[in-house]
Formats: sequence, structure tokens, C-alpha cells
Amino acid sequence: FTPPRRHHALPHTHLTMVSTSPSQTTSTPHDIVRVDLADGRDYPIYIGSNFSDDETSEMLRRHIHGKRVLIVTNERIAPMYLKKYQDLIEGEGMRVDSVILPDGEEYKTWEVMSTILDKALELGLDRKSTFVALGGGVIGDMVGFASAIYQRGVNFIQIPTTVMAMVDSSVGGKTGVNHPLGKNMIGAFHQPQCVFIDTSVLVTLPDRELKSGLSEVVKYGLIRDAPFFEWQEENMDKLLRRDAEATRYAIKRSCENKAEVVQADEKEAGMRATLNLGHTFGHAIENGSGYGYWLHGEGVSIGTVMAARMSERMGWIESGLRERIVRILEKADLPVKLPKDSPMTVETFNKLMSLDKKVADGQLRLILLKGELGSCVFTGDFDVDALQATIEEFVKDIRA
Ligand SMILES: NC(=O)c1ccc[n+]([C@@H]2O[C@H](COP(=O)([O-])OP(=O)(O)OC[C@H]3O[C@@H](n4cnc5c(N)ncnc54)[C@H](O)[C@@H]3O)[C@@H](O)[C@H]2O)c1
Ligand SMILES: O=C(O)C(=O)C[C@@H](O)[C@H](O)[C@H](O)COP(=O)(O)O
Ligand SMILES: [Zn+2]
Repeated sequence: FTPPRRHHALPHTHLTMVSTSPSQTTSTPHDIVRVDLADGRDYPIYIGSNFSDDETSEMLRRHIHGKRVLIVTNERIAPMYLKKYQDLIEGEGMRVDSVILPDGEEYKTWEVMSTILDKALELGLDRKSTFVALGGGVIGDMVGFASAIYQRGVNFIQIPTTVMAMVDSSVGGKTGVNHPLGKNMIGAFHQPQCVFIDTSVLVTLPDRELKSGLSEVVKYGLIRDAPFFEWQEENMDKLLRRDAEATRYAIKRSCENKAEVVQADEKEAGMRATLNLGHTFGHAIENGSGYGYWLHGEGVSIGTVMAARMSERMGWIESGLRERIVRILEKADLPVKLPKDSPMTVETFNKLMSLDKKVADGQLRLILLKGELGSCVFTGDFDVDALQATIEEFVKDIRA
């Protein structure tokens, strides 16, 4: 893994998509994973590749109940995909407007999010309007939040365009923006009407962003799906080569895992917090290094190794499991430690982690691995010395 530069050029990548789903005569083969929620809020996640225009149009319009739509995307994605989706949703009395936001985690702010609200008001959008998030996790989180608070809530649809968004952020209704004092600190739970995943858009996704998404794929294996982790150990190289069948399987299995967790604990009373494995460390690294320096999945990757090391220190997992975790993340070409020029200090970790959303009554709670592969705990009952020793070890490594 090569540490990032602040402005990286986007390479153009090409791949051949081969669909391996059972063939159907009437529609492009696709999977549907359902998120079953109470009060009629359940929704489908459509997963396919190269959907025809007619199918795309029909599937999206099925979930739009009014006559006004606002597609929100960013400066990088707009030239590639905005017109296509605008054209496919428009027509039959439907008016589609758009907002184009600046690109990057550093723009995941209240100020930028509120420009969506400004535009919606200027356009006179009413409560039957639907917002569409066309982009990665940054766009999805901000549009979801804007739709949660616009006129006290309007419908929204997720069209994820990164691996990160396809395997994680578009599903489950966590929406929000960052604050200088902490990541995703301002937000709301607000579920989409549907998630429309057409993996063919990944053809333009740079490798670095692809790998970042794989970090959350590894997470599902570690917290609850050992067979999926073992599958990843066998197939990581295929995911890196963008093999269509492997990619599609990883997205589907990730969505199934996420849907099961969200269904069981939509608002994070307990179990949902396990989706935060590595995130308390990772969010501190993202914020402490300056939003936008690390991609989310990169911070989570280092954070996952820190959580594993802390678990190992407490005797909760065998060292062999920690080594396996480091191996798979390295195989995914993700960072497993802080780079030499990292500004992170013990104090920065402690300060930022003390503001984590899982802190309750002043007590930090963490997701730690315990027992065999696929098992974890969400707990405040851990050895504080093991936490401090872990932070010191990772910080010392960059100063060595
Ligand atoms: N709500 C949740 O449950 C949840 C889960 C995971 C992550 N997140 C959030 O998601 C964000 C990270 O998401 P991300 O990794 O998708 O980052 P991102 O949205 O910044 O996208 C990464 C980069 O890829 C570009 N891009 C997107 N799609 C593209 C495409 N098809 N072709 C070419 N370029 C494309 C984007 O413009 C951006 O430059 C973080 O803010 C994180 O906190 C939220
Ligand atoms: O959906 C969830 O729940 C998650 O925790 C998924 C995480 O991958 C994601 O990064 C999430 O945004 C982090 O949530 P937060 O509550 O720690 O901000
Ligand atoms: Zn995450």
C-alpha cells in the first residue's frame, strides 16, 4: 500500500462485465435483497449489471410517488452518469432537476448539505418529491440527511456508484455529515425507498476507491460471517481484478449481511454497532489526518488491525487470527499501519475517540473480536491498559 497524496489523478480502467446469474428472457438477470423493516418501510436492493434503459427507468419510477425529482451528485460523477439517469427518470409528467456538489470527504459538511435544501426550496419541491443520491457514500450520506430533514422528511432513492456505497453505505438508513470535532456527528436515521445497484458504473471507479470499499467487505466476514471471510481469502485477487462474478457475489453477500443486521437493530440499540468494527480508531484517523486525506475504508482498515491487536492483547483472539486479518487487508492492498508522516499522536487518538458516538455516560465502548473468526463483542468492559498500549504501539511505529 502506498500512502495517499492529497490530489491523486484518476486512472481510467476498463473491464468486461460477464453476468453469471441464471438467464431470464424478460429482464437482465439480477438479484434482489430485501431490507425488512416495520411500518411498511421495507425496501429492495436491486443488484445487477448493464440493466437496459427500460428496466432502469421502470425500476426507479416504481419507487417515485410524486412528480418532482431532485438528483444530487458531484462534479466528478455528473459528466459520466447524470444525464443518463435524468433522462431515464424524466417523462410522463415527471420533472427531474439536479444539484452538483463538490467532490470529496472534506465537503461532507452541514454547509454543503444545506445547498441541497436551498435548491429544493428554490425549485419549489413539495413533500411528495423524491431526492436521488447518485454517487458514493459521501453523496449518499448527505442526500439521505437532506431528505430526512427537508420539510420534515421526503422520500429518497440510493443509486450507489462506488464499491463502498454498494456494499455498505447505501443500505440501512444511516445518513449525516461530518463535524470538525467528529465524523458523522450530525445526522438522522432515514431509510431509502430502494437501492439500485448497477455494477457497470464501477468501470470508471479508480482502483484506490475500489480497494477502500473492500475494507467493509472484510468487516462482514470478521464480525458475523466466517465462510464469507474464507471466501475472500480465496477470491481477493479476483475482486482486485474486478472479476464480474466475484464482485457481484461480494456485493450481494455484503448487502445480505447488512440487511440482516439493520433489520434486527435499525437504530443501533446494540447489535448494529458491530458494523462499526475498526471505526472508532478509523474515524479518529480520518479526522485527525484531515478529512479527505484517507478514504473511509483505508481508515477502517488500519482501525480494524488496531481492534484486532487490542483483542489479541487481552487474550480474546489467537495471534493467528490477527495475522490472518493483516494478511487479507494487505492482499486487498489496504493500509495496515500509519505511514511515517502521519500526524496522529496518542493524544489525538484519545481526544477524538472520547467523542465517538458509541460513548455512553462517558464510557467508551468498542467492537472487539472475541473467540473464533466471525465473532465479536460490543462492550465497554475492556482493559483500558490494552487500549492505551495498542494506541501507543501504532503511534510509536510511525515515530520509529
Ligand atoms: N451510511 C453508512 O452506513 C456508511 C457506510 C460506509 C461509509 N459511509 C460513508 O461513506 C463515505 C465514503 O464513501 P465512498 O468510499 O464511496 O467515497 P466517495 O463518495 O467520496 O467516493 C469516492 C470517490 O470516487 C468517486 N466516484 C464515485 N463513483 C464513481 C464512479 N462510478 N466512477 C468514478 N469515480 C467515482 C467520487 O466522486 C469520489 O471521488 C464516508 O463519508 C463514510 O463515512 C457511510
Ligand atoms: O451502518 C452502520 O451502522 C455502520 O456502522 C456502517 C459503517 O460502515 C459506516 O461507516 C457508518 O457510517 C459509521 O457509522 P457511525 O454511526 O459510526 O457514524
Ligand atoms: Zn464504514
